[in-house]
Order: sequence, then structure tokens, then C-alpha cells
Amino acid sequence: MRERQIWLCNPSLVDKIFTNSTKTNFFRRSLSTQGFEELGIDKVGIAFNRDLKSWRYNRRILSYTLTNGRVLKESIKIVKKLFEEIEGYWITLNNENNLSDKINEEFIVDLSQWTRRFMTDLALNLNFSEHAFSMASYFNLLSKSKNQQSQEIIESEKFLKSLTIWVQNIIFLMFCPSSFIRHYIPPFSYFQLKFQANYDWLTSAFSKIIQKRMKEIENVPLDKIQTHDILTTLLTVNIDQDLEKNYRFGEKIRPMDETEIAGVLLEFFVAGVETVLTTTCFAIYYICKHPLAKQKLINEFDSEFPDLSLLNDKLIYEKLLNNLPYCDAILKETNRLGTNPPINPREASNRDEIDGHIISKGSIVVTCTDAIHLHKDYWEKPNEFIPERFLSKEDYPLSASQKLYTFGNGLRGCIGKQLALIKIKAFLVLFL
Ligand code: HEM
Repeated sequence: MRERQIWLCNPSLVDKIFTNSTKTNFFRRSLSTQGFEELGIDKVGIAFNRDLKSWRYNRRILSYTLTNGRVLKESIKIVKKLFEEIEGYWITLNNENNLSDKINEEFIVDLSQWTRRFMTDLALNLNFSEHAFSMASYFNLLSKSKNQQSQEIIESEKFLKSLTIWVQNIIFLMFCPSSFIRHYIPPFSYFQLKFQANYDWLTSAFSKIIQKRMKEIENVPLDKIQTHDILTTLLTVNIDQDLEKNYRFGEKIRPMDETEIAGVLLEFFVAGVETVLTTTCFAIYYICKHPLAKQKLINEFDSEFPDLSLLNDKLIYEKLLNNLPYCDAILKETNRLGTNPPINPREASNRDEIDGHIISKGSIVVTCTDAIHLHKDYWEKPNEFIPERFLSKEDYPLSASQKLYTFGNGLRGCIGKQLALIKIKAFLVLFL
């Protein structure tokens, strides 16, 4: 029998879900328990981790890694580099189009496709400095010159395809949690085998990358290490004194082992690519639909970044972080209207109550973020795109930020929020 489900669609009901207390009865995500156990991902990383002790250890390291200034600055550098690459492709495709017979036909950029590839290449570059070729491969597909795919592009495509199948695997496990059905009933058993083979291939590919990097940095002093990607930061976390300083107890933190690091990197591809690219695409959509908002945003970018080439990475980083209130408001409004993920399911580990209703142990409590963000009692003109609601408390008194759960909140709130916003804002600055 399926567990009872309780759906929360009003912000006044979700305090117990988004608490900071480790004593909460809603710590565990309600995803595919059996399926995640079979893959062993219920004990690594943080997103799917169901063990509080192990989650706490991982969360401590990851929050250090993903809010690390060096990693954030590195992400800006990569966005700039990849943007030059994407611009090059667009210029070439536009020129090809102009040379063709259909001179008056407009060259159309399918932004959702390009952004998907841009954000995937960005994630691969930032996670482990692997040059990724999903934009290059897409360009080859569109280009009339039909270049021969290089071996690097073919290899990269294989890797990217495997990552896509991995994300499908997680969705499959969520919608088909029963181990018996997945293993014995066709066509589920066919998919189960396919996903398992892909998972094995992917973890072995990750393992090779991690081992190679371990060797590269083995005897290099910390201050001489040149790469500031996420993998290197995870590998050096136990020797970086900053981490110790950040923690009251000052105890030495043990290094993550190879399996733990692979688990973390794998979950970043589930949690941190689709979300970022969806927000970017939705933001561009809303900006284009609202010319006034677009103009205000361009004015803000022009005043903060009159000439990008004159600013060093540190300054760009600080400005992206602190000096773009209108852009921040646009992204909040974008995420309010197009919340992704739209729901947040948790499992009650003990009997509890919400608003007088008994929640029995094992029940699934689903926070319906989407409905909360469009609730007419809390948002004026809830279906309209009004970034100003996040800027003016006088005009929009109900728009307190605590009613926005785009990144969740509390103990299990999104750990990649800062990184995600930096990536998206850097992309928008270059794009507009
Ligand atoms: C616009 C982009 C993003 C959105 C909207 C988003 C949204 C979310 C949400 C709603 C949660 C659940 C929070 C909760 O239960 O309270 C979450 C958790 C998480 N996110 Fe994000 N996320 C984004 C980007 C990222 C990025 C870039 C990364 C990593 C590189 C990331 C890594 C994670 C992880 C690891 C968790 C699990 C945290 C935990 O369980 O302790 N996210 N995110």
C-alpha cells in the first residue's frame, strides 16, 4: 500500500519542513528509497542522503566548496570563455546563412538548445576542468560545412549522453520505486538493465578522472595548485586551513574518499544543471516579453559593467554578487512564476502534526512550491511578471522573501544557490 501523501500549498504551513533544526521529523527527502539504496547513493553526497551523520559531514565540505570565492570566481572565468565560444558559433552560422541562397531568411538561435549545451559545458569545466564539447557538437550539427567530428567531440558526446541517461535514471527510480517491478517486469526490467550499465560506465569514468587528478596534485603544495575547480577543492579540503578556521570546533576534517567524491559530482549533475538552464531560459523569455524590464536591466548592466574587459575577475565577482538589485529581482520573479523544481517531497520520520492535522510516521509531505509562489493571498497579481515586487516594500508589502522557496530553505536548503546565481547573472551580463 502506498504511503499517505499530504500536499502543502500555503506558506503558513511549511515552517516545520524548512526548519534549521536537526531534530526535525522531515529531514529525509521522499524519493526512491529502494532504488537509491541499490545504487548506494542514499549514503553519499547530500541531495539523496538519508543518513544524518553522513549528510552533515558531506554538507560541511560542500558548503565550503560551493561558496568558496576561488570556485565562484573560476565559474565567472569559465562563463566568459564559453561565451566567446558560443558567440563564435553564432557568428559563423549567421555568415553561412547569409552566404546561402535564402539570403532574406533570418538566422534563428534556438536558445533553449544552446543554453542547455552551454550550462552542461560549464558544469563539466567547473566540476573537473574537463573541456566539454557539447556546444561544439551542436554547432557541427547545424553548420552547413559539416566538419568531421574530432575524436574529442565523439568522446565528449558519449560522456554527455551518459550523464543525460543518469538523470533519466534518477527520474525512473522516482517514478518506479518498486525493486520487484524494476527487476522482473518488462519493459521496466529492460530500462533497469540499461540504467545500471550506464551507471557502472559513468562511475568508472568519474573514477578515472578523480584518480588522475589525485596523482596530479599529490606532491604539489596547496599554494602552488593552479586549478580551482570543484574536484580539486574537494580533494584538498582537508589540507585547506580556511575550512578549519570557519568551524568553531577546529577539528581536522577527514578527506573524502573516491566513492564519496564521485557521488557528490554525480548529484551535482542532477541538481545543478537543469535547474540553472531552466532559470536562465525562463529569465530571457520574461525579459523579452517585458521590454520595460529589459531596458531597466540593460541600464543596470551598463552602469555596473561599462567595459567588461577593463574589470578584473575579482571586481566582476563582487559586482555580480552585490551590485545588481534589479537583476536579482528579475531572477526572483522568474523563479516565482516558473518554479523549478515545483515540488519538494519529504518523509515523516516520526508522527507529527501540521496545522492541527496528524501526520503519521512514514507519510509523504509534499511542499507544493509552485502553488505557494502563486498563492493569491500572498502575492499581488500573482500571475503577472513584476520584478519590482522584490524592490519596493511600500508598493508590495506582502512580498517578503521568506515566501519564496525557489531554493528551499533551512537545513536542506539548496547548497548551490550562490553558484547558480553567479553563473546565471554572468551569462545574462554577456548576453544582453
Ligand atoms: C537555479 C538553480 C537552482 C535551483 C532553483 C535549485 C533548487 C533547489 C531546491 C528547491 C533544493 C531543495 C531544497 C530544500 O529541500 O529545502 C535544492 C537542493 C540542492 N541543490 Fe539546488 N538548485 C539550483 C542550483 C543548484 C546548483 C548549481 C547546485 C550544485 C552545483 C545545486 C545543488 C543542490 C544540492 C546538492 C541540494 C541538496 C541539499 C541537501 O539536501 O542538503 N543546486 N536545490
